Formats: sequence, C-alpha cells, structure tokens
Amino acid sequence: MSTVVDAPKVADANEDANGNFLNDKKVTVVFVLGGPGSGKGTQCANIVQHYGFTHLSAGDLLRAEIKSGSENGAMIQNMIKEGKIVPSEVTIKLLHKAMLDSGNDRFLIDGFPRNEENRAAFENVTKIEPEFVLFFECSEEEMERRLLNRHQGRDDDNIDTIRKRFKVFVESSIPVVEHYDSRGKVRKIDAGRPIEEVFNAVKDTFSPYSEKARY
Ligand SMILES: Nc1ncnc2c1ncn2[C@@H]1O[C@H](COP(=O)(O)OP(=O)(O)OP(=O)(O)O)[C@@H](O)[C@H]1O
Ligand SMILES: Nc1ccn([C@@H]2O[C@H](COP(=O)(O)O)[C@@H](O)[C@H]2O)c(=O)n1
Ligand SMILES: [Mg+2]
Repeated sequence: MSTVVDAPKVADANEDANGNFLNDKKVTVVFVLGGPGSGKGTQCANIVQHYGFTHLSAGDLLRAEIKSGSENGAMIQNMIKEGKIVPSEVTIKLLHKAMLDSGNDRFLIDGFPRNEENRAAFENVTKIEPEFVLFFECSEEEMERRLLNRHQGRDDDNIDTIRKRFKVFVESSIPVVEHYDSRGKVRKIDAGRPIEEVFNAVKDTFSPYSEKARY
C-alpha cells in the first residue's frame, strides 16, 4: 500500500500526550493491524514477553464468546466463517471488559479496529487514543501460505474464507490504517521475513518502553 509511510518513533513514551485513562489509571494502547496471517499473534506473544503488555486479540475474544455459549455465539460463528466483521457493539464490549479485568496499564490490541465502525466504537466507549499502530505488511501469497499451514482447527483457515478475509481487509481495514497514517501514528513493519527478523524490527518501535517482565 503506497500511502503508508514509515513514521518517526514515539519521542517519549512516558509523556502522556493523549491523556488516556481507564478507570482513573493512565494506560498505553497499541493497535496491531495487518492482513490475515501476517503474524500479528506471533509477534504479540514476543512483545508480551519483553515489554509486559497484555495481549488482547479481538478474534480470540470472539472465538471464546462462541465457546462460552453466549446468545451471540451463532451469529459470531457465522460471521467468522464468512470472513465478515462482527458488529462493533459486540466486540467493543468484550475488549473493554478484558481491559478492565486485566489490571495492566499496557495493552496490545490485535486485529482491532478492523473497520471504521470498530474505530469509532472504541473511541466513543473508551475515549482512548492509541499510542501508535503497529502495521504488519505482507504479501497475500505469503499470508495464504501461512494460513493454510497453520493447522489450528480454525473454521476460517480454508481457501474460500481466506479469500473473503483478504477482500474485507483491503476494503475495510486498510482505510483504518490510512486514517492513523494521516495522523503520523503508523509504524510499518515488513512482515514477510522470518519471525526473528520481524521481531527485531518490532523491537525498534518499542524502544521507548522499558523492558518489563511478562505481565
Ligand atoms: N514471519 C513469519 N514467517 C513464517 N511464518 C510465520 C511468521 N509469522 C507467523 N508465522 C506463522 O504463520 C501463521 C499465522 O501467524 P499468526 O497466527 O501470528 O497470524 P495473524 O496475523 O495473527 O493471523 P490472523 O489474522 O488469522 O489471526 C502461524 O502458523 C505462524 O506460526
Ligand atoms: N475486530 C474484529 C476482529 C475479528 N473479527 C472476526 O474474527 C475473525 C478472525 O479474526 P483474527 O484476527 O483472529 O484473524 C475475522 O475474520 C472476523 O470475522 C471481527 O469481526 N472483528
Ligand atoms: Mg491472530
């Protein structure tokens, strides 16, 4: 995507430029975006180990909601199978509760906001602005290869749904990345490389944050 440019690093993560609070506690939120299979979950696990963030994957929260027997379970399951984006009111409720329950003050929010509706819902409900957006850029060929080799039993890791997810990503999620890019908040990472190399690049974007034990 040509409109996304490398932005400067956060000058000083200890400066509270945004004034973000969750229940009176100052918090830092980083959104982690990228196409399906770009490696968001893999890299978030590494970031958690080094920088003490709590990793909240919107997709994982939605899958847990299906398993919980929630009244929204069938609807969520159908949306995921079709590669569609679940209504924001459902996802924001799960995310907000998980943030409040965690007790941490650093959050990696993975796979959210996925569209403009998600973004507006997060802003309206939490009043929190992300510190920055980590954006994993990867070719569709490579992402498709990774997803077809993931073998985690996900309903949406089949070629028909993968193609639908790619389309939704381009049409609905890229505009969100562009929104944050126009505000200088996007940290673009070449995610087509081996996992360790990608993490080295990720570490550069987290350098303003002190190393902190896993939360
Ligand atoms: N840099 C990489 N090189 C090769 N394989 C990778 C790399 N990063 C992740 N993988 C593998 O690709 C698959 C998808 O990775 P991961 O689950 O982290 O992606 P994701 O962006 O979270 O995907 P989704 O949006 O579907 O949740 C996994 O099997 C993972 O082990
Ligand atoms: N904000 C979101 C995030 C995810 N979904 C649905 O879950 C599917 C899987 O998401 P992953 O991040 O785990 O790949 C996704 O394709 C959507 O159907 C959502 O609706 N809203
Ligand atoms: Mg994931």
